[in-house]
Amino acid sequence: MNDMIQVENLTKVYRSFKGAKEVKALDQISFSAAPGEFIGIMGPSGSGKTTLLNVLSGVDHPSSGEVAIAGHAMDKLKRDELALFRRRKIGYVFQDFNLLDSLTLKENVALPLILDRVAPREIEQRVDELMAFFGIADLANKYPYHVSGGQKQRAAAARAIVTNPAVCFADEPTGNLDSKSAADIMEMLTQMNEERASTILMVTHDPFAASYCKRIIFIKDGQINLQIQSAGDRKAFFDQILEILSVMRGEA
Ligand SMILES: Nc1ncnc2c1ncn2[C@@H]1O[C@H](COP(=O)(O)OP(=O)(O)OP(=O)(O)O)[C@@H](O)[C@H]1O
Repeated sequence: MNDMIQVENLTKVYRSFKGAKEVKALDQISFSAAPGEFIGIMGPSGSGKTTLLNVLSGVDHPSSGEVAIAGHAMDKLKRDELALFRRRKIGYVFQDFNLLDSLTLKENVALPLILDRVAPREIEQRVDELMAFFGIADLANKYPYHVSGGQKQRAAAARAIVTNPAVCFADEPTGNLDSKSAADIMEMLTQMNEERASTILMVTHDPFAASYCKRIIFIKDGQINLQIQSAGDRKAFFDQILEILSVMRGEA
């Protein structure tokens, strides 16, 4: 099968007002991801990770270069098509969960399907199945402020994949969690990747979270600095990530 994510010579320049200096946040980035990959994006603060995620998910436009998700060139989509594409083909897990407080966990998970006018019976079936998969079936009728951060993130992950998206982007998904909940959600993302063949691209500062990925792309100054692949031993991968981060910090 073709690549799920294809990125070619991606460049993003932020131009500030009134002639202030421009910032090249992404500088000729190229890489691809096969279906079912679990990729981590790491790099120092300001290296362009969030910009990359925003451009890949269609939140922002590149200055030049191309992005294709599931074979669809993002810059060829009209505004309405892009909105629909993002709703159906892209899932997003945020650091701060982004659940609606006025809706129950079940309603939050169902929301993308309700917006897409999917038949109620199908919504019920898909949401129940995913809530069971993420171990939050018994919290279906609770509101976000009544559950823990880890449980909120499970609901957010369920919502991200309820439309069966081509790619799930995660932006620091463990950033607001204690270490036990962080491990928990990384186990869930791994299960999502392995059992449901979800393609995941996750930005993280956290070497522990990153150690669950199968490949890590390190970015520095808007460019790909290095890529490493896990050999399957998470502890060994964690040590390798720590070593690279310490070398990168030394070079900075
Ligand atoms: N809207 C913007 N306008 C101007 N410059 C921006 C804008 N957004 C980001 N930048 C700049 O682009 C560069 C990359 O920023 P980005 O937020 O992508 O980095 P990051 O790796 O995600 O950082 P962090 O780890 O701190 O979140 C930085 O120099 C940043 O100051």
